[in-house]
Parts: sequence; structure tokens; C-alpha cells
Amino acid sequence: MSWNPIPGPLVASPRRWGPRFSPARLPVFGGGLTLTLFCYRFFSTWEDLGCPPVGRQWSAMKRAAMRLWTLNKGLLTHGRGLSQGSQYKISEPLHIHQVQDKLREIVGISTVWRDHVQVMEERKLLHSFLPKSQKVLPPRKIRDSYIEVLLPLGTDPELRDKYVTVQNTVRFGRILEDLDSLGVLVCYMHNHNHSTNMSPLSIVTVLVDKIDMCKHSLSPEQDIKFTGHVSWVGNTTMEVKMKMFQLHDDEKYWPVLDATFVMVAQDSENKRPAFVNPLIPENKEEEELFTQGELSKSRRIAFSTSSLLKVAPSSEERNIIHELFLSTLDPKTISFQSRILPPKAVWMEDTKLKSLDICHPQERNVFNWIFGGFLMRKAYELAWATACSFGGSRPYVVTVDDIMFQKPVEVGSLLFLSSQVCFTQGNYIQVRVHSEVFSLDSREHMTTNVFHFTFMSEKEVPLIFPKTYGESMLYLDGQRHFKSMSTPVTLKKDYPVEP
Ligand SMILES: CCCCCC(=O)SCCNC(=O)CCNC(=O)[C@H](O)C(C)(C)COP(=O)(O)OP(=O)(O)OC[C@H]1O[C@@H](n2cnc3c(N)ncnc32)[C@H](O)[C@@H]1OP(=O)(O)O
Repeated sequence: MSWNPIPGPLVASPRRWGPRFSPARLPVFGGGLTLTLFCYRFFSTWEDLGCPPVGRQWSAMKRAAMRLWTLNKGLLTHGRGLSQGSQYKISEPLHIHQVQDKLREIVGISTVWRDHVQVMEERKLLHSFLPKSQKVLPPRKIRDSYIEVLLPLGTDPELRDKYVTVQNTVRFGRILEDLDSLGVLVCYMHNHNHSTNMSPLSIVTVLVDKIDMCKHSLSPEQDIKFTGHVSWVGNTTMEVKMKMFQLHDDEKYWPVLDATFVMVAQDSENKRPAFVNPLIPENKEEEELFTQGELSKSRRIAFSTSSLLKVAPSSEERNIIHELFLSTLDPKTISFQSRILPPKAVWMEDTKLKSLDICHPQERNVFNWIFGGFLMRKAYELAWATACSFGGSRPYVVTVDDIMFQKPVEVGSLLFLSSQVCFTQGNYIQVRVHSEVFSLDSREHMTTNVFHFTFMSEKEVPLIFPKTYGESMLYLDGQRHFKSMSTPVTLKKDYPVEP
């Protein structure tokens, strides 16, 4: 198909026997399985029947039996996979619902919250599968991680209801959730280890580098297709490029969105970074993508080094702030205190909107932290409402950039989102959302994310004026993000752009 940016088979490379398990070992583990199954069931039934709790030694034996049972369970699943072919094999586009199913299968997580502690205990056992160095991991190609996902809005009215807005467009917040899950699945495809069924890696989103829209509104009545692949790999991080297309009346899929995410692999307990398979580009275009990944890493470091939280604004930026300040002084008084707004302008402090969410278990991801896509959806919807009430018309998002996931959000936390317009130009509105959680257990407040969204309004919007030094820094930061929009970070599009 013409829209496929990385031609090549969608099937992962053939399954091989891993060093840890081999067919010869199966009978040994089979015997162990019977014994451990017996022990595990015996101790569980003993206590379920209301018999007195077993002593310390018995408890230890019970725990050991449980561990062995878990390992053997993994082995059995592994054995089944061997005869049936790879569980990761994806030879045709996945339905959007299958993305979550696949992730659960790979991470080995239950769907029931009540079991989450035990399931995480089981995942700890996968720790031994983690390599000590990246060198021992076989390199992968871009095509190994390439997947396609179908969101059949055109044919599935029930699904459509989840995505539709009151203006009969597609909810962008839902798309953010899908991109987050897809990005993680792409990384699992890249790191697929043929000798284990469940992955010892916990892959989480560290950064949404950029999401550029090629089209401002999407139809909720036409099918959508996502594609994604790993484009660059560090030691423990992977850059993922994703694209989104929508079916048009001409029966062709047209591009609507380009996204670049950075994911990090952690160990099975989601505590320490873990090595990922290297990536080998196969042709010139892939080499270019890889080089661009390196450049993006340097750009991110440079951007964060020059953060206004660390260093003073440039002289040009200082002039901007001083000019803004002078233009708000009341000419009738000789004072730095009396400030008045110029015509068609709004104080930054008057653009704020806030929200509070309780992070219920329903919003958890496969690792039992709050799902990054949920956080993005909530932040996006608040940002949209902020831009809408500020600009006076329904805005549409043009760019999302530099969403850094600094800390995971615990289930049960209170999520405080605070949104404000921090820069405007013409019809553009730059909105910043600060996300903070309050842990009910530790009684601590912590910043977890800062989101940056650029919206476009139907009509020209008022200028924004900072009052305090802190707001001036937000203004400059907003301006920096706005300016970065015009610097494309993705390769030139290799498909037709909508006429
Ligand atoms: C359905 C399933 C979906 C699941 C998806 C989610 O929901 S995810 C949920 C939302 N996301 C999260 O909760 C993540 C929260 N954040 C964190 O836990 C942590 O910040 C983190 C683990 C990502 C990073 O921790 P640290 O910064 O301490 O890690 P460390 O310094 O060791 O760096 C590890 C790797 O991350 C890279 N790294 C760190 N910060 C980075 C940044 N801003 N941009 C790019 N890359 C960055 C480093 O270069 C390094 O890569 P190299 O080693 O390659 O040099």
C-alpha cells in the first residue's frame, strides 16, 4: 500500500530456541510442575478451608512452591507457544482492542485489580532474564517492530461513540491514549525475546517528543489506521515513530498525524532501567532516521540544559519581557506598580483552569501505575477547554510537544491539573498544563508532568501579558515551544499530503 512507509514483511523473524529453556529440559520441568502444582494447591486449599494458618517454615515452603509453580507456568506457556508459533507474530493489522490484549499477554498481567499484588510478585521472577549488557542482545531491524493498527470507526458504531465529539469530530484525547499504547507495543515487538513468552521488560513512556497534525479535524465515520516502528535506540531508551491515516472517499488512507515518542525499558519491577536490543538500519532512509534520532537526543539535551528553570533568559528574551512590562505601565502615573492592560490583551493569570481527578484502578496501565495515555487525555481536554474559553471559538490542536513523564503516578493518587495560556500569536494559542499528584499515603505533592499544546483558533486571539517574573518565564517557555513548531523534527513526508 502506498502509505506504508517501511516496506517489508510485518511478520516477526522466526522463533528460535532460547538458551535458558530447551526441549530436552521439558520432562524435568514437567515433573517439577506436578509436584509444585500439588504443593501450591495443597497449601492454598488448606487455608481456604479455614484450617489454622501454617507455621513459618510451612509458609516459606508455600512461597517456594508458588514461585516454582509460576516459573513452570511460564515454561508451559512457553512450550505451548513453541508448538503454535510466536505469540508476538503480527501478520495483519491489529484491531485497536487487540493492542491492550497483546500488551497484557506480553506483560503477563491479570485484568482484575484484586490480583495485582500477586501478579507483580510473579513478574519479579522474570528478573533473571534481563541481560547484564546490551552487547549480548541481538540487533533488530526496523521491520521487526513495524506494526499497523486499525481503528474501524466507519464500521463499528459502538466504538465510534467512544471517539466522537459533539461537533462530530474525533476526540484527540482518545487518539493520545491509543498512541501511547501503540508506542509501548512497538517497543515490545523490537525487544521480543524468542525464548520467553512474557517479557521481563517494563516499557514506559518517558517523553512525547512531538505530535504534528497534518489535518485539523477528523471524521468519526471513517476508519483510521496507525503505523509505528522503532526508529532509534539508545542503551535503555527507544524512539518510536508513529503515523495516523484516515480513509477518504477515494478509498485511500490519507495522513493526518505524525508522532515521535521516547520509551524507556525498565526491569520487571519497573525500578531500574534495563538494556534494549540494538537497532541496525537496513538502508539509506533508515540510516537517515537513525541519525535523526541521534540528533533529536542532542536537541533534547540542549533544550533541557537551557531550561529557564536552570539558566537565565537570553538577552533577546530579556528585552521581550522588558518591552512587555513597559507596555503595561500606566502612562498617567510614574510608577512601576500601576499596571494596566493594553487593548485586546489578557493577563496570563486570568486564563487559568484547574481540575482534580482521583486516580482509580480503572485508569491503571499494565504495570499498575496510572496509564500515561489517561494523563495525556485529561491534560489535553483541560488545555482544550482553556484555549476554548480564552479564544472564544472552538480551537483545534496543531502540535503537542515535549511532554516529559518525570514520575510515575500511583493508583489512588489525587491528580491536580493546572492549565493556562502562556503565549499567543495571531490565531495560535500556546497552552501549558502542569500536572501534580498528591499521594494520600505519603502526604506529598509532586510534579509528574508538564504538557505543551499549540491550538489554532478560528479567529485572531488576544495577546497575553505576564504580571510576575514567574509568569514571564512561562511566557518565554511558551514562546520557545511555539517556535519549535516551525522546526520540523520528522523526515520529509514520503506520502501525498492532502490536497
Ligand atoms: C498500556 C501500556 C502503556 C504503558 C505506558 C504508560 O502508561 S507509561 C506511564 C507514564 N510514564 C511513566 O510513568 C514514566 C515516569 N517516569 C519515570 O519513571 C522516570 O522518569 C524514567 C524511568 C522514565 C526515567 O528515570 P531516570 O531519569 O531516573 O532514568 P535514567 O536517568 O537512568 O535514564 C534512563 C534513560 O532514559 C533517558 N531519559 C531520561 N530522561 C529523558 C528525557 N527527558 N528525554 C529522553 N530520554 C530521557 C536517558 O537518556 C536514559 O536513556 P539511555 O539509557 O538510552 O541513555
